[in-house]
Amino acid sequence: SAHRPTRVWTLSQFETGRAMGKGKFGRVYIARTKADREGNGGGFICALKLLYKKDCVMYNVQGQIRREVEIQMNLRHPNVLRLYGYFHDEGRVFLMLEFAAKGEMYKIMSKLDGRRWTEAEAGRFTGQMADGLAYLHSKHVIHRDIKPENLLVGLNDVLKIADFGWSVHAPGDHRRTACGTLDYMPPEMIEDVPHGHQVDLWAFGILIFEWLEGTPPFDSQDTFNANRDYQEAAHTRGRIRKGDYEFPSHFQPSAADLVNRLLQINPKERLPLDRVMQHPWVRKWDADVY
Ligand SMILES: COc1ccc(C(=O)Nc2ccccc2)cc1NC(=O)CCSCc1cnc2[nH]ccc2c1
Repeated sequence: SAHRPTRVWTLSQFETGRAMGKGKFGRVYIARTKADREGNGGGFICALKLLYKKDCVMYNVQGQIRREVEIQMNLRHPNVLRLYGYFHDEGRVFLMLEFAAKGEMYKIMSKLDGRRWTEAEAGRFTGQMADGLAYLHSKHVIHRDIKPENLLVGLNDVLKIADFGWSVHAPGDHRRTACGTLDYMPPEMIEDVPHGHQVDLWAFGILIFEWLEGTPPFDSQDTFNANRDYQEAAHTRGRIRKGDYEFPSHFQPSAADLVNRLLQINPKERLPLDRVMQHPWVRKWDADVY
């Protein structure tokens, strides 16, 4: 199909609002497009993410960024945060991102009783996560970093997979530090053997457990630095490798069944996403009667 020329944007075409907290996403501002001379195209709300070229040049990832951004601009799915476009001025790169009105999943969870969603809410998020993840995998994008911190919620409680497939992380993101959280790390990444899209299935199982329980099954120190924490992390790695976790008594058997089928040590035995969508515990919440 003829490549539709993407509109060239400049910062002057936006009214920028408040910075979106110091959020883990680096510098992100809520913004609205200004109408053009003919009075069209105004009022479109988006999130502008600001990246400094000097940071990127220092990490000499310029070409990689362009490739990643080109890929992301072609990803279109309701449960995947949109990247509408990008532009740059002499020192900065701006990404035009979809704005998720209800905000960051982990922040919303921190306000819930026990950080837990109800079964109905967790069940509906699970169906949406399976849809979005299946779409990303169909485009050969492996997320590699699924956790509540990387999910957003739009109007109408629509889940948005917000930060994905980044082999390169914005230097300003302070993420992927050597000592990131182990909670979502699958056995094969701990063993450091080659891994495929099934790493996302493992993390998906951890995510469902955390949505229902409020804490992940292999709850480790969030990040370890000191030697003491190192011992804790070693213990957590051991538990992950052995699949040593258990469900609290309140956990519904049907939900536990789904989590068990995703938290399989052998990546090949993890339930594929199309089977997740058909699982009784997920189908149960599909009907909009709740
Ligand atoms: C599609 O998504 C993305 C695509 C690319 C990148 C990115 O950083 N690429 C990169 C990094 C380094 C070098 C080159 C390129 C980031 C995101 N996504 C986010 O950063 C999370 C949402 S930020 C927006 C947003 C929206 N809606 C909200 N509601 C409340 C907060 C909030 C925050």
